[in-house]
Amino acid sequence: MSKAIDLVQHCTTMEDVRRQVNALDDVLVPLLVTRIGYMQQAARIKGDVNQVRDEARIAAIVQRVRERCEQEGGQPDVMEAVYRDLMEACIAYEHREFARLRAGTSGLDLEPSSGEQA
Ligand SMILES: C=C(O[C@@H]1C=C(C(=O)O)C=C[C@H]1O)C(=O)O
Repeated sequence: MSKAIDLVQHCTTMEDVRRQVNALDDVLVPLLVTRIGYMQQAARIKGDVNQVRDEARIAAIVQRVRERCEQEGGQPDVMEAVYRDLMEACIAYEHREFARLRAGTSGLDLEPSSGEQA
């Protein structure tokens, strides 16, 4: 089975490098938008603010993405750093959503916000 690392094209100029990176970002950004969208769901479903940060889940994701990264010929330490930063941003967003969904009410107005399907 081919590995993701084998898809890296040989480049001779920085224009080549940046064209390839931009093309990958065009794929990555929509995927990240969808992943981050699930934080709204988590904020709605979790019953207590202390559940927003789940260290066991963070550790499981780190282990999982390190293994997947190795299978694809990548750099597990780099991938772990990317995912830890991504999850910190997701947790901060989830905290904002958790507060927004419960702001100024009895906690019963858990309405979807823009971008979230009801
Ligand atoms: C989405 C969750 O909330 C947080 C965000 C995570 C993520 O970005 O994947 C992982 C763990 C949680 O602290 C979750 O608990 O699964």
